[in-house]
Amino acid sequence: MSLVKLYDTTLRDGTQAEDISFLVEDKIRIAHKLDECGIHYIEGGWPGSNPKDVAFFKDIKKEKLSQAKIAAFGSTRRAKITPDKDQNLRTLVDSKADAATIFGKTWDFHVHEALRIPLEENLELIFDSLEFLKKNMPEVFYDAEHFFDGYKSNPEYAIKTLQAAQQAGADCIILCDTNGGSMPYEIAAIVDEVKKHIKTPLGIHAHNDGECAVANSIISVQQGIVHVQGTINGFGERCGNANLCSIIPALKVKMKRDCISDAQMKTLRDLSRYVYELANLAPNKHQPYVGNSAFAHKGGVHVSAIQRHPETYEHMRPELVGNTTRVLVSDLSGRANILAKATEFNINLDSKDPVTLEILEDIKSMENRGYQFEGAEASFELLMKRALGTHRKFFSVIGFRVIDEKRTEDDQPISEATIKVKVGGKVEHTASEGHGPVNALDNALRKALEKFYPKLKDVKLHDYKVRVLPAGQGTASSIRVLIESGDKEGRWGTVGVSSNVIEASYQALVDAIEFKLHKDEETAAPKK
Ligand SMILES: CC(=O)SCCNC(=O)CCNC(=O)[C@H](O)C(C)(C)COP(=O)(O)OP(=O)(O)OC[C@H]1O[C@@H](n2cnc3c(N)ncnc32)[C@H](O)[C@@H]1OP(=O)(O)O
Ligand SMILES: CC(=O)C(=O)O
Repeated sequence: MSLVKLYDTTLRDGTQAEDISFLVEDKIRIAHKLDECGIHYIEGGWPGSNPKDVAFFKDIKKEKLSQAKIAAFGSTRRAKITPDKDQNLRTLVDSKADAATIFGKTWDFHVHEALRIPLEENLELIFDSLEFLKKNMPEVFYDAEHFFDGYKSNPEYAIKTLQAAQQAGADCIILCDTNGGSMPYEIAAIVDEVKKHIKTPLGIHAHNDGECAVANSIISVQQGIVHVQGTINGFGERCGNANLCSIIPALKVKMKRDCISDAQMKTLRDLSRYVYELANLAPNKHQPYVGNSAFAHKGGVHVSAIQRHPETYEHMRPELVGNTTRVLVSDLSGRANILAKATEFNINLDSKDPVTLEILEDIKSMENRGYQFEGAEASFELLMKRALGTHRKFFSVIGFRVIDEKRTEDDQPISEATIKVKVGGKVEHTASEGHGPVNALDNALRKALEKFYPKLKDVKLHDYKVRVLPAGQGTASSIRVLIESGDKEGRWGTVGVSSNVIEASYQALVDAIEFKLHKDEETAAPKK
């Protein structure tokens, strides 16, 4: 079977998504990652659109890519002008990219309404724009915009537009589901029809408005398409483009089609997170294949079974895309979840040990009060240690006081916390200010303890989330605080629950510090 060529448009169509914009430097960094991952073509932008995209094509020339080709994007020429005079086509040639991709109109409705020219004239636009580019660029792709809607409206005309592109010598004709509303069964039938008229290699560019972009891309490959366009994480105009992070494993693992190497596919999760990071967006944890939850098991029945054989509840091995199996602990847990978690923390538990059942009951009762241990695995580890009697008390808090004061109507409020702690018989009393009462308490607690445990200076508070729990049995007007802390080696989550937000925050802060102290002690003296 022939190689399926992957064409990434994260840097062009991806940036047409609301909230997504990349600096030129970001685009260059992403291009390197895409190249390392084995993506064959990287569409860097539309040089006729803005100076940033022009700069990208200039700067990428100075970079050494191992295999990827760079494509510049644009449209067919404007009406009433020859291609050599068309500014947009000239900028494509000036970009000195390895390939040019232009979109043109397929749908008669668009020719009438958007271009406002006769149907015949649009065929000339397509033909002579591509003919001009073929003479001036190493490789030329034609994106048949709105192909599927155009075909549904006027199949004869839609095919004529593709024939114009074929005649002009396009190296690949890409059928676009621009409005993203086509269904897989329509795509399959229409691609079959196109193959009767067009011999040029075909590609697919699918949008996700009907949530079928990945399915539409996959079915196109099954129908003989050899070039797939998409973006990392499915970023793109409106609801996004076909997600390459899902298409690649589907092609390789499910369809046994060659596109990138096994080693390159193992970098997919990292690539996904890298692009989220540069887009300044939190990764979608529920994203298929590469998300944190993609192979996370919560139900007790699931956990018990995956430990006997992972395929019972996993559609493929997560390691193939650089992901891992995770076990979550919640009130849906059974003993298998607790045992799996214990193994993760190097704690020896026996399923028949009464301590296992005790931990399970504790968790269920705490969850009923509003605790949640997903995302608070450090608090969970401390809970296990307490049940096993291996928890060490590094300090105790004798008491604290938090004051919030607003002196005049125009002043910002001032928060101050005082705290008294006891460490090995010594009492330390400190005060600290902060941006808000929780920050003041965090500062005061750490200030008091750093004298005894200097490594606490490395701890940073990365995230703080407060959730007012829905009133209900056992949780009426409770507040749950989730804190993410970190040091140079890693990050950990802790949780606190109370009807008082300061108390809930205090519990999570104390757990965060205790976890750090336990972790450092265990690293200094690893278990034999
Ligand atoms: C399906 C897609 O995703 S295509 C990519 C869409 N992406 C973008 O539009 C982002 C980048 N775009 C831009 O920066 C600007 O739109 C530009 C610079 C390209 C053009 O800007 P402007 O000249 O101001 O035109 P505008 O944005 O209003 O677009 C409408 C014009 O494009 C023309 N046009 C639209 N599609 C095509 C086409 N396939 N071939 C030729 N001309 C086209 C229209 O006829 C209209 O021309 P007119 O104003 O002379 O009647
Ligand atoms: C070309 C393109 O981006 C589209 O048709 O959606």
